[in-house]
Amino acid sequence: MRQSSAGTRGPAAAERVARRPGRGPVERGERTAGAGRPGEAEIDAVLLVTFGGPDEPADVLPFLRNVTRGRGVPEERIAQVAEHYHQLGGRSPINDQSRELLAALRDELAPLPVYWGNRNWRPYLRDALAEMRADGVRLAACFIPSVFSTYSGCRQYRENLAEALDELGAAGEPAPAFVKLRVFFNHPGFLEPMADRVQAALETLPADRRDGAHLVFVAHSVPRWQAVESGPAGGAYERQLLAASRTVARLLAERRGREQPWDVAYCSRSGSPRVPWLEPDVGDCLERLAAEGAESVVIVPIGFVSDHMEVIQDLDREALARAGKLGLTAARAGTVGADPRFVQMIVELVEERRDPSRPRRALGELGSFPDVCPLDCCGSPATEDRRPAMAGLPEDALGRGRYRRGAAERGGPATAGGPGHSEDGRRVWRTGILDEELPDARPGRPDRR
Ligand SMILES: CC1=C(CCC(=O)O)c2cc3nc(cc4[nH]c(cc5[nH]c(cc1n2)c(C)c5CCC(=O)O)c(CCC(=O)O)c4C)C(CCC(=O)O)=C3C
Ligand SMILES: [Fe+2]
Repeated sequence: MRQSSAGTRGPAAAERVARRPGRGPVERGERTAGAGRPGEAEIDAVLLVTFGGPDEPADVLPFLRNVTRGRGVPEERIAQVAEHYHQLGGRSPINDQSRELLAALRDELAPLPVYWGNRNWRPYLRDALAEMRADGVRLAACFIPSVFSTYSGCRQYRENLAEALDELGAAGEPAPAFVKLRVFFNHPGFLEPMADRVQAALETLPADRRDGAHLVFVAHSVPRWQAVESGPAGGAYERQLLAASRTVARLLAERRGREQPWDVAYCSRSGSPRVPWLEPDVGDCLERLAAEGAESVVIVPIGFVSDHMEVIQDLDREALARAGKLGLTAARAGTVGADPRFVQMIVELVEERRDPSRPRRALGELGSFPDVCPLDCCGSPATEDRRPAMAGLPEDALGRGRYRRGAAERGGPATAGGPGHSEDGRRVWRTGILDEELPDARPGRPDRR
């Protein structure tokens, strides 16, 4: 079944765009190759770029082949993950969740058309691009719902866009240009709804288990090299995760009038066991907390925006079960999904690109992320040669040159990261590139301070 990704029904997108004030009609074929790139004020479409998932049992294996092609994921892991999808009836919830976000975005952004394409399943990015080209889109703003900067969450999607354009074939047709909206890990439109969800999860715990409950912020694990190379200067993945977690903990403390102790952990490790990935795994983190005397935890999937398969499998099925076995009272906080504040955030990210005088909201210490990824941003040390990537600098689209790999050189010892203690006894998060102080507040447990 062909799934249409065009905007609201009725007049063609080009006509709708033409009705907007200050814009001339956009006609198919108007722009020839090499014509001037439109400025960001002329963004005339939004493209929602998502991961994708199987819709029915027959999709599961071909989908997994798409995801893992060239990525060195062992066959046993693929079989195991296939089983996870089959336990959900062979259908991932992710496409429906993307459709819900898409519908909300179309409501808010109209008359700007919103298209949708997946990296790994139908509707594919190339289908969306074909439609955009037919509609005469000139400059699309891409929203990628990955919370943090890293190869898997940023450059890989940008490479997929380049591949999709390539598959379409130039054939003399003008193709749209792309910009990527900035990462939103510290935007209030993401963090405020997250804080609400943590509070709601906390309130499901028995009253006497709330004040001491430990928050465990969870993001997708990635190979250590990805974390080292992430962002413009390296180390962005963990730095952003820590900053976002700290801000949610602070927002929650403002609401409740007291601080919760918190930690960060990772889920969904795959790949060869010989390759170091970010640690600790959420299960190991729960074990440590139980051993340290914690009684209750709230698991916060801060690295995900919807309750998709990995959240259900790794957090609801595995982590909550592990917590139960360890005698911990546990709840899992929800994801932002299509929360109106999150949808409004996306609208705001589009507006700030069309009008640079608009405020760029961000909470916490890191500030708003640059609009355009520098050449070595979220590099892929799996290959030293740059692959073509769209929605970045024009040089990136050419795919020429090699990564500097500067961050890898600064990477320090190849330890897996994790909480530890500095020489003066502070609790710190160590990864070889980060040495961040962690909060040690354990309300009601002065013995542990
Ligand atoms: C950072 C990150 C995000 C968050 C950012 C973002 O959202 O983009 C994310 C999201 C997701 N990952 C997903 C699914 C999978 N990820 C896999 C494999 C991998 N993910 C990785 C990283 C990430 N993944 C990595 C480093 C691998 C190893 C292979 C490789 O280097 O590429 C595999 C293969 C089997 C396995 O290895 O587990 C599957 C099936 C789904 C869809 C869930 C559904 O269907 O509901 C979603 C949203
Ligand atoms: Fe993944």
